[in-house]
Amino acid sequence: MGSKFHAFMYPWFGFGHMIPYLHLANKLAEKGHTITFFLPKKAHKQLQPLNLFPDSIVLEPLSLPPVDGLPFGAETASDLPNSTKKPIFLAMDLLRDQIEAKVRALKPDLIFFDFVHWVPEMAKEFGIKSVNYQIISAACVAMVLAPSAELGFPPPGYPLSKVALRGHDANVCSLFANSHELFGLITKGLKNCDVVCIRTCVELEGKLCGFIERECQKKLLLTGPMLPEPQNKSGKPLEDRWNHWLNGFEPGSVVFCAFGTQFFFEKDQFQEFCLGMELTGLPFLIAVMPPKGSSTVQEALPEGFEERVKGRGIVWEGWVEQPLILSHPSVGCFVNHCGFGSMWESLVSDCQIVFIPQLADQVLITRLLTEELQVSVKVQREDSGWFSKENLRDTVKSVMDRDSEIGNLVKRNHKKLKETLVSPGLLSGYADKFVEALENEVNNTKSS
Ligand SMILES: O=c1ccn([C@@H]2O[C@H](COP(=O)(O)OP(=O)(O)O[C@H]3O[C@H](CO)[C@@H](O)[C@H](O)[C@H]3O)[C@@H](O)[C@H]2O)c(=O)[nH]1
Repeated sequence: MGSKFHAFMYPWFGFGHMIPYLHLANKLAEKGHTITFFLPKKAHKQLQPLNLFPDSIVLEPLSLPPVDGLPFGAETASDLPNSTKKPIFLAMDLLRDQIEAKVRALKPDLIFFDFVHWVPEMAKEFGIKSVNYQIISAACVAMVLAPSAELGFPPPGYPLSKVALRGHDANVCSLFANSHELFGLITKGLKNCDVVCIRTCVELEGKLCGFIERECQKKLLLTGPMLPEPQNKSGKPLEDRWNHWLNGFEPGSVVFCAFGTQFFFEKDQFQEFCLGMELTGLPFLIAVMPPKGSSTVQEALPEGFEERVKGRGIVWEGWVEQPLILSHPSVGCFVNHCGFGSMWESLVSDCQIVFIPQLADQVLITRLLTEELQVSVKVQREDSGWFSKENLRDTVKSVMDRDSEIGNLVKRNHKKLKETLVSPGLLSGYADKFVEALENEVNNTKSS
């Protein structure tokens, strides 16, 4: 066992990033290490309940400086439309002086980051280790690193032939199609840092991890999925409101739908989605942010929809405890965007999985799960990127109908993969090995 270290964490200000970073902070704290966790002020309230070691993990709220394009009060990726997250990058860059002052004052041993490219340079100046912790899939990190990634083909050397961006993906893949800048930032961080780690495991993405190691020319550490321990989840039970409502349905009959914390539907696609869920005839709970141009979910619902689905369908605007909802026995299907957090949460659940990926990393990991591993299905889109209510209905029913061939196939494959992932010691083994490797890294630095 190595000596105790103090780590800083400065993740991208999106909940899908801050949440797994906080789960990792809990793992480190469990082993006696201390963490200073930088986050935007308004995320504090939401993340605080996930901090299981408040004596060891200090949540340090930061105020974002004003930058062009950052609306008043916007502090996280959830506050900005899909295509314009850039002001958050600019604001996080401008916090460098504040972070440096903290480094000077507190002298941490390590600093974890994902998108903020200057962290390795700053860490070197102060003689501390920079740890690039990517919480997106290895499938995506590998694609970012691969030279000459082109639409339609896996790049040269990329280990999986079915995991490529194809056809209409160009329309939904804002990350690949429009944000080469983000690619550049991630690559810079990966190449310049001291330690590269990813929130994945070889059981899911082994081949891709080997590829990344070769491209980065660095040893790659894996943390595993970094999910909260099943026995304590977020430390509290499912809200009465949802427990009570879900208890009113048969086991495995409810479809839960959620699309993470960064994505906003176009209004017409949102309405088509609601109508598709209505067409399934199944009970459903949709937790979603208001679509573009609407200030509430309520005002964007299709006409007469609420009346028609009363008693069996709810569209909810606001935060729900997703992992707890997924483990309720009445929930039998999870329709989601395949954000990497939701993907892990769906894999360790017993739900049938339906993906409607929206961003490039989500498209890639959907291909791995749907085409290579066949543990899930995906809603087909038209060339324009549009998906119809009929397609949504048919896809959901294809996994919910008892005698569906594809439904049974993905159920069997998912069950097998879940058994591997939750097998005794697998997840804790990843976390333990990871922490040990970091302890060695810090000890080597101290003794050199
Ligand atoms: O009402 C809510 C909404 C979200 N969550 C949680 O928030 C996290 C959301 O993470 P994720 O599923 O990864 O979605 P995003 O927030 O959309 O994820 C961003 O970050 C991901 C990496 O985790 C990327 O894969 C995605 O492309 C990017 O959009 C998950 O743990 C959810 O359980 C809740 O608990 N309740």
